[in-house]
Amino acid sequence: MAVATSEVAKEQPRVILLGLDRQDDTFEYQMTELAELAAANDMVVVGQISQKMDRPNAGTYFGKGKVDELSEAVSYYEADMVVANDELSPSQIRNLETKTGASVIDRTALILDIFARRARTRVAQLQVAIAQLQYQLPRLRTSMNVRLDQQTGGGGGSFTSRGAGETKLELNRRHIEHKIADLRKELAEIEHDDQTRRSQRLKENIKNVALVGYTNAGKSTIMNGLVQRFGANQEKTVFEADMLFATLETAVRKLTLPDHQSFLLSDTVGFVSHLPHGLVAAFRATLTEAAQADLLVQVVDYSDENYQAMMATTEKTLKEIGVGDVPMITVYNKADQIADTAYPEREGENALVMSAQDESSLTALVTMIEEQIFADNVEKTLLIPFDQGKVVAELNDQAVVLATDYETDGTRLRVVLSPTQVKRYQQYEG
Ligand SMILES: Nc1nc2c(ncn2[C@@H]2O[C@H](COP(=O)(O)OP(=O)(O)OP(=O)(O)O)[C@@H](O)[C@H]2O)c(=O)[nH]1
Ligand SMILES: [Mg+2]
Repeated sequence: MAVATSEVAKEQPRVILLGLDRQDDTFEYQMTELAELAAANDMVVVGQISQKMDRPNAGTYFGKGKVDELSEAVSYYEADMVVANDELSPSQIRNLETKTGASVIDRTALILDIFARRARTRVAQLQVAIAQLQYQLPRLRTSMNVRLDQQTGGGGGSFTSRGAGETKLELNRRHIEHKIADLRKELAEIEHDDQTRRSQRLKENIKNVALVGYTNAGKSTIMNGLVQRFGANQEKTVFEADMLFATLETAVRKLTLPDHQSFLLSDTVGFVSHLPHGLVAAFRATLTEAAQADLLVQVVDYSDENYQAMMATTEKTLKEIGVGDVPMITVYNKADQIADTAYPEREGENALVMSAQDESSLTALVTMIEEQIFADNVEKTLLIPFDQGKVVAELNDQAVVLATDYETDGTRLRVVLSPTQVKRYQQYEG
C-alpha cells in the first residue's frame, strides 16, 4: 500500500541491523527474526553488526569503536537505514543519525511500520495509528520527522514510508495528544457496536474457540481448512500468506459439525518477540475474542527450530493481555515439513501433532476441540407431545439426536444436550 508504483517506484531501502549480544541463547534467533521483520517491511538487509555488551551505551547504543565500524559499513554498503534490535532513546537515535548519516529506527518502530502497512480495516488502522503516535510522543525532539497521513486521519502513517502524495506535517506534542484522543474516541464507538454484537452471541450460548499463536504458524490456514469443511459459507475464507503479520484483525466464523453441534472459531493477530507495548495494548480489544473464548488453540510452527521460544512468547503475551486462565490445547503444526514425523498424532489429552494441509489432521483437531468444549454435555431422553412438532425440529437442528421413536403419546428422542439445553427442555424429560 505504502509503496508507490507509478510516480516514485523508489528502490527498497538498504538496511544494516544492529544487535546487542547479551550472551543469552535467544540472541541469534532475535537477529534472524529482525531480518525477517525487515524483509516483511520491504527492506533489503545489507549487513549486520553486533557487539557483546550487557547494556547499551546511553548516548550511542554501541561503544565508540563499533559506532565507527557502523559508519564505515553504512558508506561501504550504501545503506539508507539502520535498525536496532533494542528500543532506542531519542538521544541514541539523534547521535547515531549524526554519526552515520543514515536514518535510524528500532525494532518497535519497524513492527509498528509493518502493522501500519498491513492494516486494512478501520479498527486495525486506528489501533496502529494510536500506537504509532504514542511511540512518537516521547521522541518528538529528535531529528525524526513526525509524519501523518492526512487523508486517512492517522491510519497508514509510516516512519519509513516512501509513498508519494502523503502530506507530512510537523506536529507538536499537543497536536499529537489531541489526535490520539480523537482516534481513541472513534475506536471506542466502533468497539461499542462490536461489544453489542458479541453479547448477542453470548446469549445464543454458543461455544467460542480462538486460534492464537506466533505469526506465520498457520492459524489462518487451519481456519480456512475448517471453514471449507464445516462452515455455513465456505467462501468466507480468510487471508493466509507466508509473511509475518498476514492477519491483523480477528475474524469469526461459525462451524457446524456433521452431528449438528456448532461452535464459533476466531482467527487472531499473531505474536512476535518484543511486540511493542503500545501495540499490545492497542490490540487488546481485538483480542477480546481470545479473552472471552471457552477454549484457546495455540498453533505452533513445529518445523521452526525456535518453536519453544515462540511458544514462550505467545504464552507471555497472552498473560499480558489478560488471557491467563482460558483452557488451552496445543497444535504442533507443519509436521509435513519435518522428516520422520507421524501425523496426525495425539500427544496426550491436550496436544496434537498435525499439518494444516492434511484432511485427517483437521478431522483430528475438530475431534479434540469437541472433546474439550462439549465435555459438560449430557445424554437425555425426552418425550415431545405430537402437537409440539416444532420442538422436535428444533432439537434435530440444534442438538445431537441419537435415536427417535414414535410412541402413542409423542416422539421419544435420545439426545445429547448442553447444560443450557438441558434447562430449556427440562419439561419434556421422562
Ligand atoms: N507446509 C506447511 N505449510 C503450512 C502449514 N500451515 C500453514 N502453512 C503455511 O505457512 C504460511 C503461514 O500461514 P498462515 O496461516 O498465514 O499463518 P498465520 O498463523 O495465520 O500467520 P499471521 O496471520 O501472520 O499471524 C503460509 O504460507 C501457509 O501456507 C502446514 O501445516 N504445512
Ligand atoms: Mg493469519
